[in-house]
Amino acid sequence: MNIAMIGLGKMGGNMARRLSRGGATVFGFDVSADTRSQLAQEEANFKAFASVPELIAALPTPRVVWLMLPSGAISEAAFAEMKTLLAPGDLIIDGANAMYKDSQRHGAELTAMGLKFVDAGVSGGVWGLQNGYCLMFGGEKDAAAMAEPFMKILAPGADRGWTHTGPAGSGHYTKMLHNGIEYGMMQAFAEGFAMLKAKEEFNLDVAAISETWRHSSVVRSWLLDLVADTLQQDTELADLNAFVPDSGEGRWSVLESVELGIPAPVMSSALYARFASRGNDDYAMKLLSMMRNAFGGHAVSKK
Ligand SMILES: O=C(CO)[C@H](O)[C@H](O)COP(=O)(O)O
Repeated sequence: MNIAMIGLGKMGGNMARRLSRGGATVFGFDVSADTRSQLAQEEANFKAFASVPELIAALPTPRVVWLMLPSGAISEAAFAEMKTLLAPGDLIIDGANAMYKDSQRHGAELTAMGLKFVDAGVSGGVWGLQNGYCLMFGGEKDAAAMAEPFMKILAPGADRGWTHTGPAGSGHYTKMLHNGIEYGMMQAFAEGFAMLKAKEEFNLDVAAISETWRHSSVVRSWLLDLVADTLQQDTELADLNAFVPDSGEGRWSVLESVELGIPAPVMSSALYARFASRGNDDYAMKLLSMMRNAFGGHAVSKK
């Protein structure tokens, strides 16, 4: 079983490790020569290549190529290169957190060329190597069947933690909403623990509470496990800035809710909380403060 892994970062690198430990021969490329050679030293079934054309020339046909790159321009460039290097019957799996409409487009373009395409949503983060990855993938039946043996190695078990969701685009659509749900759950934990911590009257031990909730509580979950681990180390979080980036899937979930006309107040307020964390509501809040002052003479806090 042979597979190419293009992009050996936090996700792609560990997926290459899990695939090679699971019996696949992994042909790997990353822009970082150090990353490539480290993997080649660590993994017996991993072959490193200094360029994508060299890798594709060495990969037995029909080829299976997994792209694990940032979505957007970098992934688009990789698709363009693959179109020049691959032959009919070869399969591209895109594991990026890509916009599902881009994946529908890729599916149509590649199918027209006789290539196969699978869009794979991958969850599991840095723990995936150890615990397996949760996989939701779209694509035509023959493409999905070609991808399946590799999904079974990557998943937590051959019979669980993966599903073929439907046609091209449906894997990334499913992953988008998985991450939209993730935003809401994270925001709820963050708000709840902020209020527990703020109640000076009770001087609550948030680390102990998070640990307690892990056992049989209705809100027990992996995210809560991560909260408990964090608070065990440090309840104050004084070294951190209250600044939370986002990579796209939360925004796309909210845009989709507008397109569908399905209210998604939890996902949207979780997304807006991240925007606010970057100071993006500062101007609005200053203007609001001035209006309050103008109509009621209320005090304005000045720098
Ligand atoms: O896919 C993931 C987990 O399932 C990513 O870790 C997650 O998408 C990070 O997204 P964001 O930067 O928007 O918080």
